[in-house]
Amino acid sequence: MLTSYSLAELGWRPYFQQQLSLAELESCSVARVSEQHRSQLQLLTEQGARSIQVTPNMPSICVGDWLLINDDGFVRLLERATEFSRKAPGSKLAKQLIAANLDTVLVVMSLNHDFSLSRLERYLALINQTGARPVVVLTKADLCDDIYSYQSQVQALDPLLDVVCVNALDQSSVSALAIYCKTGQTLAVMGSSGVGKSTLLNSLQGEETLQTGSIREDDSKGRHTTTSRSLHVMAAGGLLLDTPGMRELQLSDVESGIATTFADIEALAQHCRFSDCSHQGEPGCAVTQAIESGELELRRLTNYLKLSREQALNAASLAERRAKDKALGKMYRTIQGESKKLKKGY
Ligand SMILES: Nc1nc2c(ncn2[C@@H]2O[C@H](COP(=O)(O)OP(=O)(O)OP(=O)(O)O)[C@@H](O)[C@H]2O)c(=O)[nH]1
Ligand SMILES: [Zn+2]
Repeated sequence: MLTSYSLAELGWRPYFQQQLSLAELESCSVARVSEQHRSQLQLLTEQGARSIQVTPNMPSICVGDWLLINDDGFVRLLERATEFSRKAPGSKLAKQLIAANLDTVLVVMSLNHDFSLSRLERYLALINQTGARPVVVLTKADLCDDIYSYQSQVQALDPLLDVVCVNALDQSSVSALAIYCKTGQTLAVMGSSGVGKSTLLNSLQGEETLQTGSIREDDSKGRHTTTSRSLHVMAAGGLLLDTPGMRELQLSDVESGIATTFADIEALAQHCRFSDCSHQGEPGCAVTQAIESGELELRRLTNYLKLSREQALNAASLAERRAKDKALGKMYRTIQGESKKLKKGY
C-alpha cells in the first residue's frame, strides 16, 4: 500500500523549515525517517515512501529524524526538536539514540502490582530531559476499585502532569488520549512488559490500522522482541513512533530532567543552610524539615537521591569515556600524520 502524506501530517513545522536555506529549498526535499536498518533508512516523504543507503559519512540518525535529501540520497540531518537517548545496553556508557522529534510520550503503568511511583519518576526524569511532554496513562482501570487513590498519588508528583486512567481494551475509554494524537503530533509509549501498551495502541489506532509498523520476532529464548522501530501515521492523524521495550532503562545525561521532575525538592534545597547540603541530616536542612512536617514524602526524597547519584556516576563515567575517545582520536591523528610524513619522505 503506497500512501503519501503532506509534510504537516508527517510532523513538519516552522522549527524545521527555519533550518533550510533558499538554495536548499530549491534543490532538495525533506523526508522523515520511519525505520532504521543496518544499511538502509526507510523514509516518509510527500511523494510516498523511499529508502536510502546508510553511508559511513552520515551522522547518527534515528527514527523520527528529519533529513534533507536529493535525487542522490542524503544531504544533511536537520536539528532535532527533541532527542531521546539512553545508556547503551551492556556495560558501556555510550549514549544510544532511540528516537527524535517526539512531542508526547505516554508512560503506561497498570493499576495493579506494576504501579510504582519511583519507577514513574524515573520515566519522567528521562522524558523531561528530552523536551517531550510526558503523559501518564494508568491502564486496567476496569480491574481496579480504587482508581482515584492511585490517580491522586500520581497527580501529587506534579499538579501540572497529565494523568489519564483507561481501560486499554475499550476504544471509547482510550479516546481520552485523542488530544495527544492530533495530525502532525508524534507520540511514543513506554512502560513495563504487560501493562497494556500494545492493547492501548491497538485501541488508539482503530480497526483499520491494526497492523503496526514494528516487526515482532521470536528471539533465541522464544520471547517476542521488537526488532525494528518504526514511525507510522495513525487513524487519528498523529504519528506513532514505536520504540522497543526499555529493558535496560538507565539514566544518562538527565541532570536537567531530574531537576524538572523534582522541582519541589530543588526549590526546598534553596533554603537549606549549606549550599552543598546533601539533605541527609545536616543542620538547617529545609528538605529534611519538609519531610518532618509531612510536606514532602520520604520515598520521593530517597528516589531523588538515588537517581541523582546514578546520574552523577553515569556522567562521570561518560566524561571519562569521552576524554578517552578524544585522546585516542588525537593519538590516531598523530600516527596518521607521522605515517604520511614517512610516505612523503620527510
Ligand atoms: N482488563 C484489562 N486488561 C488489559 C488492559 N490493558 C491490557 N490488558 C491485558 O493485559 C495483557 C497485556 O497487555 P499488552 O498490551 O500485551 O501489554 P504490553 O505492555 O504491550 O506488553 P509487552 O508487549 O510485553 O511490552 C493482555 O492480556 C491485555 O488484554 C486493561 O486496561 N484492562
Ligand atoms: Zn538540605
